[in-house]
Amino acid sequence: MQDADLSILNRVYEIILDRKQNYDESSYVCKLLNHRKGMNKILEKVGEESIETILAVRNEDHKEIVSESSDLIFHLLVMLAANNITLDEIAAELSARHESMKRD
Ligand SMILES: N=c1c2ncn([C@@H]3O[C@H](COP(=O)(O)OP(=O)(O)OP(=O)(O)O)[C@@H](O)[C@H]3O)c2ncn1[C@@H]1O[C@H](COP(=O)(O)O)[C@@H](O)[C@H]1O
Repeated sequence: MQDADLSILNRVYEIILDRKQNYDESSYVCKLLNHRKGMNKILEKVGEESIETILAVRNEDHKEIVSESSDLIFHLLVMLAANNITLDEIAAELSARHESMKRD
């Protein structure tokens, strides 16, 4: 496996944006973005993956926590892209909070 770092978040987000523009029948992201339930389907998945993450933590199952957290973050990326919210906006918000809350 190639070295993994957080730039994967940007790479996956870019693919999701591409899926918004170019429909592909075999794409899971396209299925979510074009689901008959609309945004509700994406929100359902975010809720479901949140609960599965909580259960994995409750069960103290390290592997499951990593897996379910990844599902949750992926579906959050889909939710953000579907609402035209960029990762730069999230980074700016976290950065501003960090600046205003730091103590040293
Ligand atoms: N990271 C992911 C990723 N993580 C999870 N999943 C899919 O998320 C789905 C939901 O997981 P579940 O366990 O809830 O499966 P399910 O019971 O079939 O869910 P339902 O949709 O039926 O509710 C599964 O089908 C997984 O394959 C993902 N699908 C795509 N990606 C990324 O998105 C990119 C684009 O994907 P495609 O649009 O499919 O090409 C990929 O290259 C990946 O980088």
